[in-house]
Amino acid sequence: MDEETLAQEPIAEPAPRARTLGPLRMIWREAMKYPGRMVAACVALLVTSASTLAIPAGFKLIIDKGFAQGADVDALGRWFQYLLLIVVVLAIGTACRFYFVSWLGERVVADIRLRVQANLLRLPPSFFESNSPKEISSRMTSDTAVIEQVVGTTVSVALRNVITAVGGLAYLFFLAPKLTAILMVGIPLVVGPIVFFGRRVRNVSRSSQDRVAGIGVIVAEVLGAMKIVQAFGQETREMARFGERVEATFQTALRRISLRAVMTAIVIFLVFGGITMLVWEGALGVASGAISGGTIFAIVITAGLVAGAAGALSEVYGDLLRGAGAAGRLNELLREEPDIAPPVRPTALPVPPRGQIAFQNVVFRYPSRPEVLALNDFSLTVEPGETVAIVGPSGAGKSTLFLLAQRFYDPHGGTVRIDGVLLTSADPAEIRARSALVPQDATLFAASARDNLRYGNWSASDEDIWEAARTANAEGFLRDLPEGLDTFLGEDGARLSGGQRQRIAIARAVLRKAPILLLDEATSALDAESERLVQEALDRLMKERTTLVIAHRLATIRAADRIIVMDGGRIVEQGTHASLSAADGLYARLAKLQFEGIVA
Ligand SMILES: Nc1ncnc2c1ncn2[C@@H]1O[C@H](COP(=O)(O)OP(=O)(O)OP(=O)(O)O)[C@@H](O)[C@H]1O
Repeated sequence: MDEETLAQEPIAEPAPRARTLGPLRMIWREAMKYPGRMVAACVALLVTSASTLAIPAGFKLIIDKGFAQGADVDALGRWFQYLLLIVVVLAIGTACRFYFVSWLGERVVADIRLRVQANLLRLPPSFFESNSPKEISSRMTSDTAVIEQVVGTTVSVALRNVITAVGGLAYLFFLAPKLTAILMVGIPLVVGPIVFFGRRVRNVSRSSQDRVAGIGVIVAEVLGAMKIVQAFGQETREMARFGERVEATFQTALRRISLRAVMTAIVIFLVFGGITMLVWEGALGVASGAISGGTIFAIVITAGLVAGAAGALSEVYGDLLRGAGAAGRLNELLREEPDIAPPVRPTALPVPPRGQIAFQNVVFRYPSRPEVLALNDFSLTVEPGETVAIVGPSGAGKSTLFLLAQRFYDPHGGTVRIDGVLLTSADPAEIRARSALVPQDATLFAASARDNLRYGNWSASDEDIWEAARTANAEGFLRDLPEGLDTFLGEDGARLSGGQRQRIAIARAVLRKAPILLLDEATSALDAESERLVQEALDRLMKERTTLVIAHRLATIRAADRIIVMDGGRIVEQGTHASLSAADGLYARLAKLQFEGIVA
């Protein structure tokens, strides 16, 4: 056993340990889906362990029979061939074991990732309110990496070392029962301190890593705020603050170095001291003729193997618990059931669609904020082809209407119907196919312009896409993209302006060909030209569709058939721009604030 291996760094982001190994059952079930590979891995494991143990036996033969004057040269050749054969079997077996065990590890992780993602895609938005996407994505990467480690390494290490330890001890007893009895006491004395120091060193290395990360944080902060630091003349103070961190990191590193220095001495002393004692004891046996030289050699090698196995096994349990922790967290994601599920026998929505949407006495509270009535006895029927503009102060419940119309939540009281069908008795996928959403901020995926546009309708041809782009006033800038529809959009792919992104969202909605349009107008100000292009596109889009629009633009409000004014989850006023402005109520106040200067 070498101290380098003992002081290995831990996995980057260790998952919390579980208290029991129970959650590992899930990994077992996953791995058992590949029985052929499991058998192959186990056979390879047995073969390699057995051939490892056969090596000392081979040496024993060679030393006893071969390293003597006048040895039988033919027999010597056979023994060496036997030893070489073992080495070949060990080499091939090890390669097979590595291949099959790693294959299982990677496959199990791939399957778990696929299943988790498939389940996440079924879950409603409420789930992601209480479970941050960042946290979930770390489970998908670091937790699965831990599982990969468990299946691909830990379990194999465990089984291999159990076989080696048990087989090795049996062989030792067979060779020299008395000496083995002494070894049984001696091995823990050697392995125990090594394992203990190994853990200490590892803990210190971890805190040393943390400190290095701390240095990175300060550097990033100071470099990012360089102008402020210099403008306020804080260079000396920043240098002092940085200096403290660097020195603290050095001190931690020093502790690690000292511990490792001590540990190296202990390891060398214990391992070689142990071997020396063993050989000494053996030499006495050889002198008295009780034992052969080859036997001593075999005992030393086997004892080394057993000690190594014991050391490795002492590490395994912690790793398994960590794996169980990771499996438990992933299992939670796998078992999570959506609150909104399709009914067993969903009612089909009428075909062809009419596009009517009706809220009746709807009462709704968000599960995470049960004290607030987001919708309070809300009733509204939007007739096919009608455009209803919704206005109201922030928090009035406007966006909530959209979420309920798409059945992302079910109301606590009252009903929501599309074309007369209760949403709770219909399939959410069918409900969502009836509406096209234009959100405030167009989400662009890291994909081509083409795929971004046809996100809601993958069968759309390029012709359909260009037609939608024309309707959305997006043709011009799309044609100007360096590689046309193949241009990669997304984070930094092509820098699109706010207005262009909105027009992409509109084109996407056009391609969706849905009878109901849910439009959340962007509040961010666009320049006049952009505003005109977006407005034109929206006007075309709203035509012939039932439209529910959270309105921020006066033009949209004027074009609406009806305006409803919401406050505190209910409708407080209804009418047209003219009638509501004259009424001098909430609408008139909002209009004055929001559209001041434009209204006139
Ligand atoms: N995901 C959520 N979890 C808990 N409470 C929420 C959630 N979303 C909205 N709410 C609350 O529900 C009420 C209605 O919110 P909603 O988003 O529908 O208002 P809004 O009129 O669309 O506001 P804004 O114009 O600011 O978007 C508010 O009190 C809000 O704080």
